[in-house]
Amino acid sequence: MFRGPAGLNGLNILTNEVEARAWIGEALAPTPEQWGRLERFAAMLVEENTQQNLVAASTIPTIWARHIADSAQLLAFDKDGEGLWIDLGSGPGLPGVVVAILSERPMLLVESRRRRCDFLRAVTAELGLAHVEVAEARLETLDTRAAATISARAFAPLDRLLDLSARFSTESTRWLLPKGRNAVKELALLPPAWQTLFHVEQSRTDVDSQILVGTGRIGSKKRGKR
Ligand SMILES: C[S@@+](CC[C@H](N)C(=O)[O-])C[C@H]1O[C@@H](n2cnc3c(N)ncnc32)[C@H](O)[C@@H]1O
Repeated sequence: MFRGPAGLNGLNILTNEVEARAWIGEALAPTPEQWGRLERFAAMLVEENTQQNLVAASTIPTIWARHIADSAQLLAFDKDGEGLWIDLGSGPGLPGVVVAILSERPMLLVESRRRRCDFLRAVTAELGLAHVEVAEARLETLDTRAAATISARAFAPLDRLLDLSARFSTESTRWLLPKGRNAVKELALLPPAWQTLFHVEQSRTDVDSQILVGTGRIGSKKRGKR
């Protein structure tokens, strides 16, 4: 069914809205209620994007491929996960809100900008996502909590992202970090003890993009220890 170009490991890339929706249906089998919430979230995002700059306007015509499926694909790397999922720099809820629609995982959306948090609160209220908490704060000021999963899309360079979020990680934390074209380069710049936690997965939505998937605790960089 999916005829897009082949990426890493021969994985076919989703190239249009029809394929993006079909892949979500096939891989994640949303219930009718979840489909409805995805549709409503997409509509709210399009509407709010006329009020504040949430996603590039050029990506709106392909919102299902570029944002909804791009976010949803992270769940496929954490199928059996449970416990707190923290989404760093969530912006309009990408990937956090999409994941929260498709799973029961308790979700903490960390976002420092008030208007974006207003949107996140409006979305979670409208969609009835009681398992989602919005933290309107800079990550640096947030109380430490153990995260079962940490995601971050377009949040910060990898080294800084890990520095800022290390204290939320445990030996079993799952890291899901879409990193675009620079995934391999950014990984190579990490201290060796951190590099070993990660491997590279092909993004379903962009032949040139990759996702860093990892498991484990990020320890002190200075001591070079895990
Ligand atoms: C480029 S946007 C990406 C948003 C979303 N993850 C996406 O992929 O569309 C980065 C977001 O991180 C937020 N942010 C940046 N630094 C932050 C920090 N230290 N703590 C919390 N949020 C932060 C910004 O306000 C912004 O909404």
